[in-house]
Amino acid sequence: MSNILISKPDARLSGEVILPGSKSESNRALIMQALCEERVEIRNLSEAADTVTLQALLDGRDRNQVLDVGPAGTAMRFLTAFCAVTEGEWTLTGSKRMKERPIGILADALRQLGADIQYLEEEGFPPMRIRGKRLDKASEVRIPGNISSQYISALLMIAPALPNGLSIHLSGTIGSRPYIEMTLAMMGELGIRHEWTGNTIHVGAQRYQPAVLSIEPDWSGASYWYSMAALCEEADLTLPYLKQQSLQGDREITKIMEAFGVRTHFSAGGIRLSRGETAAGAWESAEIGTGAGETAARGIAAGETVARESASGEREIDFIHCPDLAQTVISCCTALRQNAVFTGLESLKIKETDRVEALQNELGKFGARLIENAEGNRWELDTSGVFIPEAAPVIHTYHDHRMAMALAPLAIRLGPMEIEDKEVVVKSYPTFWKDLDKHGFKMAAAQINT
Ligand SMILES: O=C(O)C1=C[C@@H](OP(=O)(O)O)[C@@H](O)[C@H](O)C1
Ligand SMILES: C=C(OP(=O)(O)O)C(=O)O
Repeated sequence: MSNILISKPDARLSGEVILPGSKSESNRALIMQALCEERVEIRNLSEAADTVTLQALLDGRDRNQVLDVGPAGTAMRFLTAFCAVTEGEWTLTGSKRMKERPIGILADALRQLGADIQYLEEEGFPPMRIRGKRLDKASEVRIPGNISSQYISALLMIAPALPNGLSIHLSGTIGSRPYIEMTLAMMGELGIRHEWTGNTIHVGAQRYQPAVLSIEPDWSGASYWYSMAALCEEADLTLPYLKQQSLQGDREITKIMEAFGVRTHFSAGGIRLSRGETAAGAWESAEIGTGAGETAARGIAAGETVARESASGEREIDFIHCPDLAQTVISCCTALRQNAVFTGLESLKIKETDRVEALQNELGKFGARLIENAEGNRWELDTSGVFIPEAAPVIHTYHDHRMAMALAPLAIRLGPMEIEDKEVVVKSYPTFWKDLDKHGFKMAAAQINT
């Protein structure tokens, strides 16, 4: 494990950033490609390690019965459903953390359909032994919508392959909804129809049709550049190929960051984001496209507002439908000394690490406090004590790519810092440090090896 010491001598950013393809879209594309009997071509597949792992496991599935997904949550959840309907006997396992990330809800739903799944260590958690078979015991399942949408996406993708199709009844609040919509939209690109009425999604038995799936760049990856722009005096960045009509809910970053002075201009070739003196020019010279306000109004969160100002003037941001933006935005608020209130962070506790606790620890090194209420459903960020540390603090990353990438932009305002385990970013954005280097960050290897 190697650490990296980063700093940013000036508060300006300009140029072009080529983002990796969306990890979420890529992992869906790979599963659907494997489920389609004819050829599905995938363009701009992500180089994210989670995607590389999933692709290697799917390609080698005739030879390897032990499928080790490492830290890839979507790969684990999607493969659980995929293996349950694919002939063979599989052992599905992953990293130490993966063995702590619950899978019981998905496994129970699959068992109701007739799947043969056994836990090899702890009940409800990987590793599992799965004997793939025809699932014809039932064609309906009930599943909570507020734990992880990945369970729902996993079931949806295999639904057309079930002899009687599948009706999924979602109970409780539905979280991460854009990811479910992304799954259905991509299935639609391969000819699969569905009906979503109230809390029930129905997919009839159908065959995936051959087509070309083009993967958009990763909006979660773009969020780090939004944060950097918000922290700079002046920024003018081009991020090619990002689309206004994206399948990714994390495009809500355009709206959240508008409040921090970052403007988004969409054009046919991608987006330009700007702040400071350049912002007005970029905005007014817009030839095609509209401002982020309009984008957000059409947002995937179906009219729900992610960010608003309360009557008392407090900024409130709800991450229920864009949980992967939480670390970026909360860290950015810290460096801007912007107090705020957050909701929708519940699912963060079962991701790569307990992300709420990780933020509390690491933002605490700059004097910020993220305070959870007694009910565990509302968090207040108090930035009144935020300071620039005298010596570069060591930022722990907890095997979580987003801790490294969300904290790195803070070097712009809060001075040099040492980020632990720089390789962690490969999970979704392998070229992250190279891109920072190209954009004026100074980086040195820190001499700590653990
Ligand atoms: O389906 C997906 O691609 C994802 C869904 C989200 O997880 P939850 O549904 O567990 O919130 C998100 O956090 C994750 O990074 C990717
Ligand atoms: C939660 C994430 O990924 P996963 O659940 O696929 O491990 C993420 O990339 O932020």
